[in-house]
Amino acid sequence: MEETNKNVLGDCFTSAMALTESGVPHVPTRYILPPSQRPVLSPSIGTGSINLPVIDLSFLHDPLLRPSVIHEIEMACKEFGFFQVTNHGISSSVMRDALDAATRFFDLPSHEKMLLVSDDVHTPVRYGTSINHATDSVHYWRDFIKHYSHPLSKWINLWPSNPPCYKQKVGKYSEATHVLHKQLIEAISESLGLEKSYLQEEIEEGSQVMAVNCYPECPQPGIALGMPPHSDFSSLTILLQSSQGLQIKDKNNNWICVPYIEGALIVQLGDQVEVMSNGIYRSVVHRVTVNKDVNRLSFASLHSLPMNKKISPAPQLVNEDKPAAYGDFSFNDFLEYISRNDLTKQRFIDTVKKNKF
Ligand SMILES: O=C(O)CCC(=O)C(=O)O
Ligand SMILES: [Fe+2]
Repeated sequence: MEETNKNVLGDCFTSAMALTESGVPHVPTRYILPPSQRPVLSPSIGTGSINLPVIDLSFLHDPLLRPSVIHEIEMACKEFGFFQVTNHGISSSVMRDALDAATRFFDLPSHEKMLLVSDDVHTPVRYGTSINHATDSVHYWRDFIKHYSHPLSKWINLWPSNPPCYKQKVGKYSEATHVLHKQLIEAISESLGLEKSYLQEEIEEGSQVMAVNCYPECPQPGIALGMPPHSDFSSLTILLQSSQGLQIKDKNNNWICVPYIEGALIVQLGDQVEVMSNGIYRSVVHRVTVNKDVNRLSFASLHSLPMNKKISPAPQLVNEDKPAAYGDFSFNDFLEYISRNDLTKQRFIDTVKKNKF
């Protein structure tokens, strides 16, 4: 065991899964967070008084009831930049199948997954961890596979061919989230007083990156995290989780645990919607805690405008009282930024605000 641990720990690429499998009793030093950044894991923290919004989307398709759903979405976006959705149109079997394919992928022997390893954020399919090897920053207890997912026919052949069901099962889920994203963006545009079709064309040609995350059991969950605080660069992120672990930051800077709701999906506002709304809505800062008992999986489907398309505040939301608060930036600008900087940035969007890109 000693020898195995040494090999795993000495490797320049650290897989959290390999560490868990090797049975390390303590997290290696580089995963230990400074005390001020450690999560409070007591189950009562953050779940007591705050009810996070859960929105039933079935009424979105009823012209009489749609306005009340749009209103719920507006309230949730203003208060949290976050909500969960039920009756979203993606069947539980499609979600279960995607999670099953991901489980099988992460269960593959390390050497097989390593064939897909890359630190280059431009690589269309890559396996890795959330660390930046170029810096001394803290490491996070997560392995992931990330791939471009839209248009599916362009990318699917590059996806993992093991397990053999991966392409079909994850492909189905990806397509379903693409459809759901379109409906959500329409509703969000409407909630801002914009045309339902605002950005629709760009979204149709936009990119979708699927981050499939695996947070293995961690021997010391109180001193490590699965992902550091950050907001997503996307327009929206649609998140499927296998169990609880996500926390979001509220307006008072408190961390709130997101409850696991069977069959529900999580919707998070990303930086692009913050820019488009000229700051009326804010992207949500979130992080991931780990635990001792279960291996947690999540699918974060990050939907964005086309790589080179600059996003800017909607002209209808800019006026003398509320001048444009952001410069224009594209997905490519974001990739450029994160390849040069530590990935533990909290909010890339603050850079866009300050530098106006
Ligand atoms: O695993 C989660 O719940 C969140 C993942 C996430 O934030 C991301 O992939 O950007
Ligand atoms: Fe995220």
